[in-house]
Amino acid sequence: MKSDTPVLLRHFINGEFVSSASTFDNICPVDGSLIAKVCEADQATVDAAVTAARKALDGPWGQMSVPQRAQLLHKVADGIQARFEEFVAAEVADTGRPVHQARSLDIARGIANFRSFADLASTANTDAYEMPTADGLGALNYTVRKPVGVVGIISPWNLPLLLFTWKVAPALACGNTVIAKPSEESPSSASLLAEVMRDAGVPPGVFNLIHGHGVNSAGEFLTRHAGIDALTFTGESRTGSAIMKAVADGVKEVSFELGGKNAAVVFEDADFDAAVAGVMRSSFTNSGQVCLCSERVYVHRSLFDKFVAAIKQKTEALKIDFPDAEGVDMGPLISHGHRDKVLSYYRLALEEGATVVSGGGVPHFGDARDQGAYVQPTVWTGLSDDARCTTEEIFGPVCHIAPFDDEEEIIRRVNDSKYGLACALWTTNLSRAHRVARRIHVGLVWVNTWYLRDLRTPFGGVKLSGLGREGGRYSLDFYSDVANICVKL
Ligand SMILES: NC(=O)c1ccc[n+]([C@@H]2O[C@H](COP(=O)([O-])OP(=O)(O)OC[C@H]3O[C@@H](n4cnc5c(N)ncnc54)[C@H](O)[C@@H]3O)[C@@H](O)[C@H]2O)c1
Ligand SMILES: N/C(=C\C=C\C=O)C(=O)O
Repeated sequence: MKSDTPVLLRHFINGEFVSSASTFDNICPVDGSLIAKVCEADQATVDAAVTAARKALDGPWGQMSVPQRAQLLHKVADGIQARFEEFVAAEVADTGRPVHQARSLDIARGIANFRSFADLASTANTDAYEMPTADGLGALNYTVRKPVGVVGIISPWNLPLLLFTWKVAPALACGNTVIAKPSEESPSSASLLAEVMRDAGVPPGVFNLIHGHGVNSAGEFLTRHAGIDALTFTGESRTGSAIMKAVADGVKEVSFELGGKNAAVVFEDADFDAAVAGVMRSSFTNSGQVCLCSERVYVHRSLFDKFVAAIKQKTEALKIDFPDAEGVDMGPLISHGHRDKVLSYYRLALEEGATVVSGGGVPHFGDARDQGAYVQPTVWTGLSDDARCTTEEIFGPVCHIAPFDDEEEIIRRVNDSKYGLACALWTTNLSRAHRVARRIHVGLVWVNTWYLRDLRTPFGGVKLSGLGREGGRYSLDFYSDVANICVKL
């Protein structure tokens, strides 16, 4: 989308928008146009943000009661609601996603995240234990939750506002102050959120926003900063590993939501049409740029040919279009750089012996979209379980479909991965569903659905997919320190 005079996206530190000397371009992945210039935080900028966050802990924020904080978070949610279409426009400009997705998922969840953690903080209980003592008078133990302190937040570009607020909301609900860095690929909605925070009356220094890249930029300056007390990160597994090293000397607590190579399993007794529709969603939603997407699809041999034919037909019917086009199913990838990565796997798949059932290249539109970062949704068969395309996270609109014969075999094959984030099982035999679900080594299993979310549940992965859990009281456990107080009666 053309922008005559690109805006300048600035940092938000101590309640003020501040610039920095260097900037980088924010490019629209629909047509390659310049959306904005974005300030790049240097070490001094990050220092200033950490100082402001530390100071705010000792100010009115630190004295605020839980109900007062919760009320403020609801005001932030109200503020996002009041500027809903601006947030939609910001998210769509940065990512090229369908407008209907930005409305129904991204911005809606930004509001829900603030509301759910405001309510959770207000209603969460703590523990108490009465204990007998030798003198017969007993003692009372009770736990209290205290803020961790200054929390560093680093988020990815694939669901920008959703994943940014999924960390900011509980961190603030627990009484912390934050320095939050969105991805360099998707800075716009976070910048709008800073305005909403200011207008809602969040005290200066409580929420600080810094823009920039990772290595040798804002991200790394933040993770290495002695002044943060904890670091929460969502992004690639290898980045998580680098961040773990960066915080190790300070023994800082980390929460990691990382990569995945998730499986969908269609058993012979599945509702066929539901499974086809579900696998289409879990393969191509958000152009496959969701950590929960199914890049590995396993179908019982008895259904395999029919299932592949059905997926082929539906994939070729997907409407790949501008974000605001009527009935659009899929937009571009986030950037030309990411498109190059996905296309390198499209080429690799051929070298590894894939049969291309559908897609495998770049669509030609004959309009501005040819300057965007579009790729064809792609379906493969014929690859081995140990091919790079069936073991490495591609993070694009692609899935590989393989046949299987029995339950024991498929449990072994699904678990044979260095990742362990999510899995979707399609079967009408619910005994089988419960039996298999608990044997899949992941953090999240969906049965006869995909990406259905209750925000009270634990969210996270095992192995290279992450450390810790977010959601409900699991977030409270990360964003607060629990102390036990024992009183002799
Ligand atoms: N498990 C989950 O909940 C979840 C959710 C969304 C995305 N993801 C994963 O995120 C990845 C896609 O997102 P991405 O490309 O933005 O990931 P990424 O790791 O490249 O970047 C994520 C964020 O980390 C920053 N960063 C990069 N290197 C850094 C470093 N050395 N130190 C500090 N900060 C650094 C980036 O600037 C960005 O803000 C995929 O692997 C996807 O699976 C996981
Ligand atoms: N954390 C969540 C989604 C993660 C999506 C990954 O791309 C959520 O829905 O809360």
